[in-house]
Amino acid sequence: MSSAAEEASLTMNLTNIVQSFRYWPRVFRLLWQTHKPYFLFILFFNILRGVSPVISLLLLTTLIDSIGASWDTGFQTVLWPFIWLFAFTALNEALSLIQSYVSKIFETLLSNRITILIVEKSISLSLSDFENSQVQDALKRAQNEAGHRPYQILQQILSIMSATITLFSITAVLISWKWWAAFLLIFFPLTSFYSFLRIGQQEFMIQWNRAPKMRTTWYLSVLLTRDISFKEIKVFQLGRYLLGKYNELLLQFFAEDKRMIKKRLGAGAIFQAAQEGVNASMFLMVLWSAFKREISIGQVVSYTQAITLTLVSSQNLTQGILSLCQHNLFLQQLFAFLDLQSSDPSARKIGASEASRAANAPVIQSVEFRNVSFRYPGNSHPALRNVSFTLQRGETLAIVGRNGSGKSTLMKLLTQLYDSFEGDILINGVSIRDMDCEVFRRKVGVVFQDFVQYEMQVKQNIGFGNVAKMEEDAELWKAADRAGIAGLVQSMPAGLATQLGRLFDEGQQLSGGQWQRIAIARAFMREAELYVLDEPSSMLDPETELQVFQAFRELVRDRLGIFISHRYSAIRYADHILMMDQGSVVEQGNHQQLMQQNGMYAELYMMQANAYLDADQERKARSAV
Ligand SMILES: Nc1ncnc2c1ncn2[C@@H]1O[C@H](COP(=O)(O)OP(=O)(O)OP(=O)(O)O)[C@@H](O)[C@H]1O
Repeated sequence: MSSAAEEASLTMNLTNIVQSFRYWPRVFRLLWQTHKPYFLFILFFNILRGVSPVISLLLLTTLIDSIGASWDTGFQTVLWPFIWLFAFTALNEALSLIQSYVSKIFETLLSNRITILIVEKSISLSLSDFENSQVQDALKRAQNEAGHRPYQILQQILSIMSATITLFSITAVLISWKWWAAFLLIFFPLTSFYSFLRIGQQEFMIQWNRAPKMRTTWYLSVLLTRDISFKEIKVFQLGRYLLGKYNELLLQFFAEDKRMIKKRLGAGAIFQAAQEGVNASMFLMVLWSAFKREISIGQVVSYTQAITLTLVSSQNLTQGILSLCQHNLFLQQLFAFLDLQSSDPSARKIGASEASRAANAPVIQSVEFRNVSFRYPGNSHPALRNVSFTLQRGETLAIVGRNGSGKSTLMKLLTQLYDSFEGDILINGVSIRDMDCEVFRRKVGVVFQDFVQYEMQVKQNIGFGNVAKMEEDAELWKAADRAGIAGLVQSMPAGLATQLGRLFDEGQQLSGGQWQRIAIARAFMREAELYVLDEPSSMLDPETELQVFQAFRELVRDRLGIFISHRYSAIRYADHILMMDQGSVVEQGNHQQLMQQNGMYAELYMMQANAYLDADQERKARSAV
């Protein structure tokens, strides 16, 4: 939807108000599914709460009128109405205590349920959805506001329900006195409807437009409070600058909120004053009727309370309907996010059961890229152009090229993080688009360039490569050994149970290279058929790098291995090398073939080799002096 069309759909005009009620069946399903007994309980007590004011009023009138009668019949005439009135009040109090307990619990359950729905939706999205700032705004809106709205809708409906019951029952008392007074008191608060509708609309639009800025404040606060950015912020002395930006946004939000609070208060004061005027005039009329002996003292109490109750209930009703309209708009944000169509290929499942899907998947024998081109959403230039190559089982492929030449993109397409490429990727000759994505992914072990440092135990950091075997220590040690970190883990205070990172208690912080080896162990934990490693040795010392590549070669002996690297010392041993430049494969072959071609590969290889040779000659010259 375009942003103008989206904004038009968010205006609180009559059509949109009516349309916004289309979500109600879903809201009620959500409430019902959260906890059926609590939901029914809350409904029942709100009906009771609606009729309780009129019962109290009737009991009070009986009590007051019984005072006169008691002068002839004795004090017991007053006693029973008195007992009934206070027993009913006590019952009411007790029920409202129970109700507030049930409501709180129900609200927590509902909020948990909505949070889980939002997170479930988030993990079902594709990477390109996730990288879309509009999707991120929609997520922020859903998280920010919409989470608690369904409960507020319930509250609002219940208070409308009880206000309506009160209004109708109390109006019956007033109609017996003056019907037109009842009519005036019911409809007077409605005069404020339009002004408050506009204010509600403005408040909503402020919140709606705020989502991108809210994400900026969230990001700034992460930068200012997390250890990943702390060192740079300290040394570049960025704290004040970032805090200033953060504060600027908070002040903007504050100014907007303050303006709206003032507006609401101003409109409220005008209508309140007018309402007090109506209230006072009605009171005066009741007193006048009493003065002319048209009504009893009990009726004076009854009518004056009925006037106040009618006005308050009618006002609650008006405000309740207004709030509902506003909640509906926010609710639209929740369902808009939950209804997002995910373009994630993992939704593509072939076969009936999980087991049959896995069993029917053949072992990966070959990977072929056939004229693959790809452009990131929103980018004008393609990241890959007509890439073609084939890799057979038992072979390793190294991808090399300058920064931004498309190496990581190629990996992301192979692991099905993006689906919208041209050409085809074939696994055993079958298009990847026709394959069961989840089953395929289970056959792949991967290390991303920006791998995750899980602030969890070593066991989880490695075991996430194969969750099914996370409890099998022997498997974890095997993976750690392959990645050359078994010795390091053994030396840790709690071995595999050692907490990593600094975020939680007793966390053990690792060096960049050690974290990278943990990520490699995670990939090696999986008995994959295809290993894909993106710059797995960028932070490793030469000795460890050699060890890791030896383990890698050993591991992929009868599987397929693809790795990206800028280290030509590692690349030269690959069976097949792709040289990439500006999204295209400009050279391919093995090391000898590419050196013979004397093209870009040979140039970059020699550049790196010469740097070492120069350093070596310098060292020799120095030692000769
Ligand atoms: N998520 C993304 N969204 C949009 N454009 C992207 C994204 N990731 C990469 N690009 C663009 O795609 C091109 C190729 O990037 P890619 O990460 O594949 O390069 P690379 O060869 O792996 O680089 P490096 O050696 O620096 O890791 C670059 O121009 C980059 O700006």
